[in-house]
Amino acid sequence: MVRTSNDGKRWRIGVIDGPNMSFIGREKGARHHNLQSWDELRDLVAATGDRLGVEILHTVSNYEGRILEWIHAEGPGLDGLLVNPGGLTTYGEGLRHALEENGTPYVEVHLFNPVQYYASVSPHIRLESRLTSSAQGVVAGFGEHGYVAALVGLVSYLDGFSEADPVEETEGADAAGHTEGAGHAEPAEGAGR
Ligand SMILES: O=C1C[C@@](O)(C(=O)O)C[C@@H](O)[C@@H]1O
Repeated sequence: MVRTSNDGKRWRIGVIDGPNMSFIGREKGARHHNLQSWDELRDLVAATGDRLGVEILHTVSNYEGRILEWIHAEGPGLDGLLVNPGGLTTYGEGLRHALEENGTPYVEVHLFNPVQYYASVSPHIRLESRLTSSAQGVVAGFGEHGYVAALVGLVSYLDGFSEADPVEETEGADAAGHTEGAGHAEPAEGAGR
């Protein structure tokens, strides 16, 4: 199956793996995945992209500046992103900034659950991810399977938008399709939307 955006092109999904992700499979200590190498992860993501019918552009780097330059160069041509910030998770303000300014929805992905991990290694300092506040969603704790889950979620999300029925304008309806007295409740004044 080939999934397409409204203009008939396949969704183009960027996948970014940040610092230390290239070392995967060689690290000591608790492992939250079954990968022998980053190449295995790249192949898994590529195979999932093929099955979903989307185009994948996957990059890995231990250098923050290189990742930012990749976003500046490739970001405008992408429909969505998966981002595992790796070692940039807790201080990657430049990464968050670049992703937010690029404006493409992204899913933050982690092999393990960083909230659980940070609570155990750093109980007195509240560590948290810089990316979560502007991510469309977060998948963490499922090892390499999280990349599969994130891709399925992101592509379904993009599909949902391209397949959304346009609101038909009927006589007496406003641009959003609402008719006066048709029962839709306006939020109370001052209520957030
Ligand atoms: O480098 C990593 C890997 C990680 O992003 C993960 O995939 O689980 C989680 C981060 O906290 C850590 O710094």
